[in-house]
Amino acid sequence: MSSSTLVSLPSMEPKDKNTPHLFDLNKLQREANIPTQFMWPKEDMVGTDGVFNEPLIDLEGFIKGDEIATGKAIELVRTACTNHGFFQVINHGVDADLIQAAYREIDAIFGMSFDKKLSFVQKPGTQVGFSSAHADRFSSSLPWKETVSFKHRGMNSESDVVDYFTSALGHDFENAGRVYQKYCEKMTELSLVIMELLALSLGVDRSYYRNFFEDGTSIMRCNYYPLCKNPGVTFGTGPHCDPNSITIVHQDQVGGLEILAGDKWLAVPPRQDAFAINIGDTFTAFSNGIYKSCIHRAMVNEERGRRSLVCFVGCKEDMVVRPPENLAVGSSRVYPDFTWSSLLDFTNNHRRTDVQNLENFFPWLLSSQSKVPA
Ligand SMILES: C=C1C[C@]23C[C@H]1CC[C@H]2[C@]1(C)CCC[C@@](C)(C(=O)O)[C@H]1[C@@H]3C(=O)O
Ligand SMILES: O=C(O)CCC(=O)C(=O)O
Ligand SMILES: [Fe+2]
Repeated sequence: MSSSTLVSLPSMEPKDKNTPHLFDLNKLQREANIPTQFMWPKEDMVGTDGVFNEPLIDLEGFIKGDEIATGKAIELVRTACTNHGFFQVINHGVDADLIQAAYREIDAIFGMSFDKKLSFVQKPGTQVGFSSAHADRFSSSLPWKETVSFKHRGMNSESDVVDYFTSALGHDFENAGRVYQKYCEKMTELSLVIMELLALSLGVDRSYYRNFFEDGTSIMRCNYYPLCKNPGVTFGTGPHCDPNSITIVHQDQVGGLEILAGDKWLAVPPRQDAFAINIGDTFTAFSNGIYKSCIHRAMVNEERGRRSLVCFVGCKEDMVVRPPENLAVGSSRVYPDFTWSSLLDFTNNHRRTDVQNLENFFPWLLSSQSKVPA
């Protein structure tokens, strides 16, 4: 990777409480020039080098227990995760109608008036609600996007998403809540399948990782990237690694997701039948550094708005993240023990997520632990 692909973002910037930063992107998208707060440093605006065209991983045979299909899936996953941390799955068991319903609800949500969106705005330090460009948290290099995020607490949560939608957005959005409840449940099921595949690909007991995720907490996010008249100066989401374990992304037909493979930025062509899977920082630690946390970004589009459905799969918040013994023989641990809740606290409250989360997190963790009285 050339040094220009690495972005060095400022840490959390305290906002000037008197300055309103309420960007209504639906209005701004009609203007010829975007506000300077959205402009990223020139050295970060590295162009696209090619197209991601690695084989899709067909999960059908693996789910059914077919040995040959399993062997093939394991090989593909191992190669992808050791090289760049990204792969795509098809025949994943998530109904196409459910995915389409989720997009219909995205349209309804982002089609609301700006005032209505602000009525359930994401509060600092929380991971739920509406955010416009995260402008309440950061003051420069803003992403050209609106997001709505909510939490889902794994297998045993009956109606957490429906409850969130009805309480935050009102009863008109009960159906949206039901659609996303189902969608999140499917994401949990799929994440458990992928955890088994990741375990087998690392030569680890099949259920080792799964156990951390059965009642883990995931953050589900609906992204809307309005069209942007200055696509060469900003990002929908700038280059970063996801801090959680794995991320399951569905992008609409517009396209814009790109991953860094070696030193090349590769565009991932949208496929309605596929989910894109990113390895995140926590899984890198779970694999003792063997699997790469995927560096990726989302581009904006000059002609069309873009939508994506992103499930940031997290393990149980207070379980200690530790690789299995056979991946860390003797004293060869690459990272110290930590919990997902401490990494979440770090990314939410101490340093903006970028491509170097773990490098920045561990010194912070160790210094904060040394401050705790014995
Ligand atoms: C814990 C999280 C922080 C972010 C949302 C989840 C997982 C990924 C993070 C993020 C998407 C990485 C890119 C930058 C970010 C600020 C964003 O553009 O949304 C990040 C999220 C966040 O801090 O809200
Ligand atoms: O919109 C996308 O395709 C990806 C967004 C992303 O990487 C993120 O929200 O973390
Ligand atoms: Fe991401």
